[in-house]
Amino acid sequence: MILECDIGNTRCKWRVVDGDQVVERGSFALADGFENLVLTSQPKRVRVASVVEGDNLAGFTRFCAERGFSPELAHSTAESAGVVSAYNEAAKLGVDRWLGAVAGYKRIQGAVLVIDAGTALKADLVSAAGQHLGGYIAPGIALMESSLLAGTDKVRFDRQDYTAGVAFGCATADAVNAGMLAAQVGAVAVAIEEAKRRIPEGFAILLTGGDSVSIYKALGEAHEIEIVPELVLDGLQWLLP
Ligand SMILES: Nc1ncnc2c1ncn2[C@@H]1O[C@H](COP(=O)(O)OP(=O)(O)OP(=O)(O)O)[C@@H](O)[C@H]1O
Ligand SMILES: CC(C)(CO)[C@@H](O)C(=O)NCCC(=O)O
Ligand SMILES: [K+]
Repeated sequence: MILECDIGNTRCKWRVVDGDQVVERGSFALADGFENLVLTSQPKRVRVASVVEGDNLAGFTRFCAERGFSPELAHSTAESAGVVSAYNEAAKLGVDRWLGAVAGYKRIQGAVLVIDAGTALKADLVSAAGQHLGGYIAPGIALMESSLLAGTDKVRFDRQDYTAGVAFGCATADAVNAGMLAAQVGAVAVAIEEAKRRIPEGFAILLTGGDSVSIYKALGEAHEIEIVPELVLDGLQWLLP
């Protein structure tokens, strides 16, 4: 059994796999600490994707030390499992993006646009031949929210579950929530247009990350999109076989 962790900038998503079976899974806010990762199974290996480092990984390091785990950390490389990085400095590409691109390409076995809507909104395009063609990094909903709060005096609001979608708001909270969602959906729509320009023959679109459902609903039915909640975790098997 293998414990797999996807440590993002705000949340940790984890699961324990036994072959292709998922034995258990969970997620928690990093701020709440790794004591929230309660295992009932007894994995022998630990595979990790982390976009945080240093002090922010101290809780994870302690978690592993207490259980005698020697975690294996995934890294972005120039080539993995048939996918070639677009970055000249391949190690600088966020490992979550690289795992998503590799897992997406393996899943589709063809051209794929991977959208990861987390703390940051990411897009990455891979051609049918496995060439990564680059992508986008933009603030996600949570970062838009904190920047609006930090940069204004009077934009005060409670975050909502986006049930109102992108309809114009008639009060601050409604206007902000719709506006933040519109910014995400707009970036995704432009990513799809840019991907069409690069790969006119077509490509699959995969959506992952904590805000994928809100974005999926607001995008409407113009695009055929598959939500794959654990795409980053799925990539670990290819980078750390
Ligand atoms: N149970 C939850 N608690 C908090 N946020 C949630 C929850 N479920 C979904 N979300 C949404 O998920 C977003 C975080 O997504 P995700 O976990 O993919 O981010 P992350 O991996 O920390 O970020 P990144 O990969 O960009 O560093 C939050 O902005 C929030 O809107
Ligand atoms: C963009 C984030 C923060 C999203 O998690 C991560 O992929 C990252 O730290 N990337 C490094 C910069 C880059 O990908 O070019
Ligand atoms: K992530």
